[in-house]
Amino acid sequence: MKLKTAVIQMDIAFGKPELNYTYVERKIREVTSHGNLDIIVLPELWTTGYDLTRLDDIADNGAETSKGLLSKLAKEFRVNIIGGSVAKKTEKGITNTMLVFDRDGEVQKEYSKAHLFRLMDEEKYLKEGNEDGLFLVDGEQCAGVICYDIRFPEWIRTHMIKDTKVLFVVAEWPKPRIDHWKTLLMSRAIENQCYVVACNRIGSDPNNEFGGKSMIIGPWGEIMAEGAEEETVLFGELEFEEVKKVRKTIPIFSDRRTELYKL
Ligand SMILES: O=C(O)CCC(=O)C(=O)O
Repeated sequence: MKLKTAVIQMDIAFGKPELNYTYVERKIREVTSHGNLDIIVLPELWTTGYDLTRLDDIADNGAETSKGLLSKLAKEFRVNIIGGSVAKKTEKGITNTMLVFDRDGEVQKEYSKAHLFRLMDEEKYLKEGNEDGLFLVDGEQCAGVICYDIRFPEWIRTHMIKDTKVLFVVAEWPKPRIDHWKTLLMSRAIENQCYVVACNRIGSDPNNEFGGKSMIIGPWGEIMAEGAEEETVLFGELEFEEVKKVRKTIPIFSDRRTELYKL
């Protein structure tokens, strides 16, 4: 089974959810018009950007508005949507939450960023998540994490030991550390022998410039598609059989010596 995937690398209007909703809807209509797509991926915090000090006003209550839009589009185009993440207002605080939809427009997963990024003050405004990012796409095991989460290989591995075939990463990764982004994504793909489908934003906000370079990486570590620093859509086909082949050639999962690993 091959899943045709589109990664929407976009700019985000700072603190202006309405503009971002309109843009994302237009973009999804545009990419789906190119032919049959199986998966669409959006970046981190695409409704608000990093306008953290105004989140009380602009975060999405229960993520309901974002869910309504993405569910409608997933159903209309019969496509799975890894809906980046949005600032979700809950009774306990605001979370940075990934929304995943299946082809019927049903929510398959809500994953809240587990590792908050202090360098960008996330811990002052957001509540961290405590649940895993595992979900199924068309019946296959996948996982999703958010930005800074990729610096924690043990967190990613926790997901990968479940025979997970694809790691989706959504991000607003700043340009000054874009080399780390690329190296970390490549490493996560090679060490876990999985596809890595990573969506970063471009553009800037009052505090940061973002680096783009969204990527689709194969389970052998090969770069299948890579964005530049401009608005673009990356396309790639994910083939689960490839993951099985690589894992058979170098069987790292069964060669692990967990009795030696003291974490
Ligand atoms: O780890 C990094 O360098 C970037 C992380 C980040 O920007 C984030 O998690 O929002």
